[in-house]
Amino acid sequence: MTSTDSIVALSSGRLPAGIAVIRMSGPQTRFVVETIAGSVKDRFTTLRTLKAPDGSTIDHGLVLLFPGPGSFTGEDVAEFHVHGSRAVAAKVLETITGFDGVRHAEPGEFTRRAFLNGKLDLVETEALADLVNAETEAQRRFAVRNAEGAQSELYSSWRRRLIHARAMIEAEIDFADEDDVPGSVSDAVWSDVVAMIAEIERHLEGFKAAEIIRDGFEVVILGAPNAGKSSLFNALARREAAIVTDEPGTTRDLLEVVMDLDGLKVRMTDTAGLREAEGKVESIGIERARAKARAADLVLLLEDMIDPVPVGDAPSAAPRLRIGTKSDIAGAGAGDGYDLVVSSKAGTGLERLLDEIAARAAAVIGSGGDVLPSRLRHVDLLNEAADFLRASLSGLSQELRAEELRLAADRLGRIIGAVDVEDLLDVIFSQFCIGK
Ligand SMILES: Nc1nc2c(ncn2[C@@H]2O[C@H](COP(=O)(O)OP(=O)(O)OP(=O)(O)O)[C@@H](O)[C@H]2O)c(=O)[nH]1
Ligand SMILES: [K+]
Ligand SMILES: [Mg+2]
Repeated sequence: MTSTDSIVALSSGRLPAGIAVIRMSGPQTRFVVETIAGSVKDRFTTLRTLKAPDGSTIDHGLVLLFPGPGSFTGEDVAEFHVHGSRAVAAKVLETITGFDGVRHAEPGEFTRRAFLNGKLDLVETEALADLVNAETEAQRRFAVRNAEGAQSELYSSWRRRLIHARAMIEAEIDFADEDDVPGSVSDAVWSDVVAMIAEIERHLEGFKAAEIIRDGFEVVILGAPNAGKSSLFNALARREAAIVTDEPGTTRDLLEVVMDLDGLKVRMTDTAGLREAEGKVESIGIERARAKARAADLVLLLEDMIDPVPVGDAPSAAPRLRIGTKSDIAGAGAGDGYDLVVSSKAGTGLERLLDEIAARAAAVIGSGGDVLPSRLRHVDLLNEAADFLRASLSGLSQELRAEELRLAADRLGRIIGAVDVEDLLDVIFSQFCIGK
């Protein structure tokens, strides 16, 4: 695909900054570079005076020209590294868009051109969006592997196996009358399909881990009124995020903080104390606490060791830690039967608790060595592929069974964008900011 128009955008972050990077792609790129910066050696950094077409100086900066197809988009690409003020960036953009056939880029348009020119497949494109948006070390590690193609390679290899399998079955159909095609060929094909179904099922189990890496490990603090939930929440968040008073029923609504624990995103929620509430507001708050706990990855069940109040049936099947609170005023021996004891007031036990949360989150996401499905889109298509594979095992004729293999391979192709995905592109590229 060759575009007839060229695009330009500020590709670096918010201004003012030390340096602004303005990127351009498309057929007018070389002409624009030569007009405003003079000729430069391809792929080398050159310090130049940038001049507007009327001869006035815009700025001094570094200029880089990557001729297509060996560039990010596959087209001629240039970068201008200029002083990072709003005025300089605006003047460079205004000058470049002043050329015929050059316009501002849409969000994600550089990456979209890279995809359309075959520089990236769809899964790699999604991984690049994840990499650009990564906030934690675990998100970065996960995204960078997929951007390098680990996930794409898995789906491509399954697809290649299916294309091969189908070719074998079709050959058998064509030569069915001849004696020299051994029946064991199709036996081998069908046992490979059985193996592949198991591989896909195992891979699908990893989606939960991918979701936790992306959205965070959900920790919900539960307990009776005045158990010390908000005090612990504030101590762990290291700020006064929640109101603390000695009145039971102080917290009514859910309050969330997002933390980075050892490179993992963790969402911690403070909740209303569980009891038979009298007021309307409090009982809604308690219902929200129960609902939140049902979706938790870990529940911290708090109990005041001075005045333990059982909270009745646990509203969640999630793993839990029983935590005794107010250890600064509880007597010796009060901590028996708890997983951990803490004092939010004295700050004791907090480090151990954070370590325990981080260890549990790390255990759920695994070693990081596995390739995981990173989007619900992948999960849906993998489930469809697995369904076709299961159907292929019980098809009525070899022809119908081969057709199921074709449909399964098609679904894998849709994940990586190897077959018709026009309808998906707007969704996927809208995840990017302008300039990427
Ligand atoms: N001595 C001592 N007091 C504490 C500690 N943690 C909390 N408290 C006190 O216990 C009372 C209740 O604390 P909160 O943090 O509001 O308890 P809560 O569980 O959020 O209460 P509700 O939101 O009403 O359900 C307050 O008076 C706190 O100061 C602690 O570690 N040591
Ligand atoms: K309280
Ligand atoms: Mg509270």
